[in-house]
Amino acid sequence: MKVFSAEQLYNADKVTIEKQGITSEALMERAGKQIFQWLHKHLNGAPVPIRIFAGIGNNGGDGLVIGRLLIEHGYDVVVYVVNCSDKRSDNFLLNYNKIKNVTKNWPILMKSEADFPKINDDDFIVDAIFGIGLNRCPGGWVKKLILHLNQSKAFKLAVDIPSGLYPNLPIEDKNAVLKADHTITFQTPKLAFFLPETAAYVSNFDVLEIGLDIQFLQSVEPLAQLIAKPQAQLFYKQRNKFDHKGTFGHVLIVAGSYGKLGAAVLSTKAAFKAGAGMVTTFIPKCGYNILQTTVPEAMVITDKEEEFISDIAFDFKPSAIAIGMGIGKNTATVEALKKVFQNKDTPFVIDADALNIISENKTLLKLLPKNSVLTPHPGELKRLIGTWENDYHKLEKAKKFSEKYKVVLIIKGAYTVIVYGSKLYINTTGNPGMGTAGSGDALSGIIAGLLSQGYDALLAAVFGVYLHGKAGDIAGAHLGIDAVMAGDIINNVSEAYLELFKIDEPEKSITNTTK
Ligand SMILES: NC(=O)C1=CN([C@@H]2O[C@H](COP(=O)(O)OP(=O)(O)OC[C@H]3O[C@@H](n4cnc5c(N)ncnc54)[C@H](O)[C@@H]3O)[C@@H](O)[C@H]2O)[C@H](O)CC1
Ligand SMILES: [K+]
Repeated sequence: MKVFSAEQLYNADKVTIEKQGITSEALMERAGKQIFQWLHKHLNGAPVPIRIFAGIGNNGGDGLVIGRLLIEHGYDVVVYVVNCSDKRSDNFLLNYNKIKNVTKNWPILMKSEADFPKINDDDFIVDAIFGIGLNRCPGGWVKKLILHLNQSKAFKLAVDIPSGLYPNLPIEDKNAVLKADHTITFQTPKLAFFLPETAAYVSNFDVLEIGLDIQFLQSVEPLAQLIAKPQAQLFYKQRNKFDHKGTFGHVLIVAGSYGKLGAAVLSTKAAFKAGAGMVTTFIPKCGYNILQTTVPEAMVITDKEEEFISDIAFDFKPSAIAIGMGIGKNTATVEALKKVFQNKDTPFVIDADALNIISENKTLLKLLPKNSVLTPHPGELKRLIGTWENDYHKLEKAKKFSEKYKVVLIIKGAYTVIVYGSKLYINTTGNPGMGTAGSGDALSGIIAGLLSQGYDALLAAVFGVYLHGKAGDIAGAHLGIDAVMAGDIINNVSEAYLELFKIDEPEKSITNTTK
């Protein structure tokens, strides 16, 4: 599934109307009807008081369609028109007239705070005040109305997008955004649904296809591509009967320092679980017994130093190198890093302290092998690309960084974003249980394991993040997300692979909450 901007959706709207020979009113009817059907399925005729707040644009028009259909089906509905301006859209007006045919209770016109109704906890609110046409931050009594609705415990369903939220721009005033319990969005989720500062207003969401022209949508460059099971299935490289361990490559993991050998153990195991043919782990001397006993499948090379890495010497050609997990920032380690980057032809995963070393020695940026995969957590990212004003600014800075240094940048988060030049890929697997020590070491190992099997840098990053998140979801489902440890994620990579080709259950809403 792709994520489009408001502008692209308006264009799709136009093309659809032309190509399908329908009116924009018919398209609105289609959209409103779909939401009605969703509501009817969930409410099943329940006598719950439904209050629809409709703005004066087409989002309000959708609200009026929903109101009309609910009234026709016997629901207890009150429609309020949030009359913030007299510039009503044509389709709003058409549906404003139509609703009068099905009820004697005409929509209530709201013009100030004095018109606010009392909201009871068991009311059901439909938010159709503003959609993707929001062009300024809601102020005055409309902002107060949003606050009034937010203060109530009534269930709030947002039509297309919570009112006050821009689909692909930052929030200006947090108090002027409706906090929806559920959002039903048309055709494609909006970028705001996935970014930490804005996703909280969206809670759970469903996407309803309203039949916008597919050819047009395929012809434009989306803001982002969502990565879910259908995409991941396409990434998977089938193994052949005559493949052998040499086919799946030989990973070099460079990790660990005194007290942080666990990072090396976890990355090594994860590289194997992702399918690497062989793994050699380069560690300081003190970790030798630890590695050989915890991961007997791995080969081990030790540094001449006891407690840290000073010179990464190896006598084979790795098919991928993952470096940085728990290595610390010793000056000798900085020099070792510079030297290892001379292996320009080898795909790299660069993580943790290797990223911190680069941030503190920016000259190292020039030495980064092209197409390296960088896996910073938010703190490491800030040190690497500098601070940002909001999530959108962060994405722009990340794109510039990726373009300049020709690397794949993984921005870890609830929805991990993979940045490759100007392209964004948003992962949909994973859960808050994965915020646990060693989870990042597991990810680096998985990506290195994929690189070693011949997945290119972007594919290894995107597929690796998907598998890591899926393994975390499976672990969470078995153990409870609070109890998930990095080892559990690694142990479930196999199940994540198996799940790729299991028949799907019916689609569930995407959720931004963990309840
Ligand atoms: N292609 C589709 O996806 C379809 C979308 N539909 C629905 O249409 C809305 C977008 O409608 P639009 O009329 O363009 O904009 P809005 O309804 O979001 O409201 C804009 C309206 O309000 C004014 N306005 C904007 N910001 C403010 C503000 N802060 N304060 C006061 N007034 C404001 C603005 O000037 C406009 O007059 C989309 O979200 C869907 O719900 C179709 O129904 C189906 C096809
Ligand atoms: K809305």
